[in-house]
Amino acid sequence: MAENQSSVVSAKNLGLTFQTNDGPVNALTGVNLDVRKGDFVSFIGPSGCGKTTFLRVIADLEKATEGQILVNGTTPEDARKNRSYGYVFQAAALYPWRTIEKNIALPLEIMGYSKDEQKKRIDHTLSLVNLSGFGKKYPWQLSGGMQQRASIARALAFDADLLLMDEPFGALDEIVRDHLNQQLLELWARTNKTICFVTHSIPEAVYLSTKIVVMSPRPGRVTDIIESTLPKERPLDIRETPEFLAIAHRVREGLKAGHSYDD
Ligand SMILES: Nc1ncnc2c1ncn2[C@@H]1O[C@H](COP(=O)(O)OP(=O)(O)OP(=O)(O)O)[C@@H](O)[C@H]1O
Repeated sequence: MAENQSSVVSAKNLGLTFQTNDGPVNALTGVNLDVRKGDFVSFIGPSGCGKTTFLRVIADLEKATEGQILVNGTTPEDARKNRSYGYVFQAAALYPWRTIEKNIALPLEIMGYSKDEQKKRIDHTLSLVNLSGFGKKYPWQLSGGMQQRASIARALAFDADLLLMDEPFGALDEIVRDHLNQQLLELWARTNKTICFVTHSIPEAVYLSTKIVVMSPRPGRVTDIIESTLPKERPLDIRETPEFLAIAHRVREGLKAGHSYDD
């Protein structure tokens, strides 16, 4: 299908129901979404609306039970086997007994890259996340923000075009988060990656994204998809402009519409 060729992720009527001991849990239903090359897509919605589940379906860590999904025009399984994406988790998830460069090297070692190639990729990805010179440190010697940047470097080591990020900055204080948001935008602009990013924060979603996917729970579904009108170049004070506030308002309205206050 021509439509899917330029789509990095294409979901049609996607649903996922978990079978649990307490009965079926309908985590996602009727999700239709097209993520294009170079998009920065944020997924925002309350706890339990299926944001992580959707990312895990893209990554082939969960299987959809309804509908269709293509990643880089192939099944998620083939995309995973082709190393089509890097995945950044909520916590940095670095091995404490390995240095930063050894943490980045681990998946490259498993894949059989030569020592020279590993070093080249480690140096390159460390510089992309502004951590050059920190490769020999252990995770505990770095701040939380630096650890999260190291885990982004690890996800970039394969040079996959698609980066899946599950609330990577959720545990960091606001100033550090602002700084990392700026750095992530710079990295995205420089590398032309496609990014799918889960967040709970309206300002973060609006600041980062070209497209904002608003979700609601029970069962998780998409209630609004907002194409951002903000320019690609975004200084932090863009967050005070009327255009930014108007998008934030629309996200908030979408969240309110899908929210039940009885829970
Ligand atoms: N392996 C699983 N087995 C059963 N139910 C699951 C499983 N994984 C997720 N769920 C359920 O699916 C729903 C969606 O979960 P998911 O983690 O995707 O939500 P989320 O939007 O990412 O939430 P949060 O913002 O809290 O991370 C929840 O009701 C959750 O309890």
